[in-house]
Amino acid sequence: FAIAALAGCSTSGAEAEGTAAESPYTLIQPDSIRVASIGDAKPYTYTDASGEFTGFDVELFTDVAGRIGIDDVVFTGQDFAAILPGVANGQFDVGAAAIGITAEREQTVDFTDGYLAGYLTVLTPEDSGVGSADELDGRRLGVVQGSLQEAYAVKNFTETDIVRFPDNNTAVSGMNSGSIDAHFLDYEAAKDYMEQYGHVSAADIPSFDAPAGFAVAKGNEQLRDDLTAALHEAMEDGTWKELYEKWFPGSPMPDQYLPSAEQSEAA
Ligand SMILES: NC(=O)CC[C@H](NC[C@@]1(O)OC[C@@H](O)[C@@H](O)[C@@H]1O)C(=O)O
Repeated sequence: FAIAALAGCSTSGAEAEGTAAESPYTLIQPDSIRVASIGDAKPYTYTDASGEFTGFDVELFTDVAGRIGIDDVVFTGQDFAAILPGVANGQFDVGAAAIGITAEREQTVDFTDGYLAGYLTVLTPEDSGVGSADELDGRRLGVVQGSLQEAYAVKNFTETDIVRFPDNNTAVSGMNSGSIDAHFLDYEAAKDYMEQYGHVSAADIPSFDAPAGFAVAKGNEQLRDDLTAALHEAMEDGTWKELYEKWFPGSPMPDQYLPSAEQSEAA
């Protein structure tokens, strides 16, 4: 019986259609996109109570992937420092986690156009005595390994002990237990911890020259270009604005990602 069954088996039409040859993109699995992200950068990217990934970057990427015909998007949490290497070595198709586009990072991966420009924030307990970036001298400052905050702190806070963490949660729990005096992270994520613990901002440093982009492996130009085109569609039809207002209510809205009709002439 077994031999007859084997003889009868054949590749179903659907499987044949799903071969890599069909997809214009070099994906790990045709018709699905595997995304490396981080679980604790709320409201950019984070895992909610049911363990599902959600947030501004997650919903924007999922929308953009849908526009290029891929509805199966699988997010996996990584330490931030592992994201770009994971994309470069083909472990993931895309990196999405408020990742600022820099020339240095473009040596490792390619990026879509930017989709979010904002601030880097020094988060600190209200009674820490760190009232501004100048008062970081001699203090201990947390950064997420591999982040722009790490690079900025190394360059600018030369009298500060810089302590590297794999992610925001370990840094903030370190700060709450007094092992560091402040943590240096993205503005909207800082706001979330302020609401949770009553911490304050000692400094908000603009990072408009490194807007966040979606990272793809070098050589995957078609995927990168099509994601960029879909991103601009999402900006032009107001999807970007709707998601921004949903996830960053009350925050100043960068002008350059709005529908062109709504952009101020000055831009
Ligand atoms: N998820 C993270 O920890 C990312 C930290 C950090 N994000 C910086 C940034 O991309 O955040 C979103 C916007 O504010 C960008 O202007 C900013 O450069 C980085 O790219 O290194």
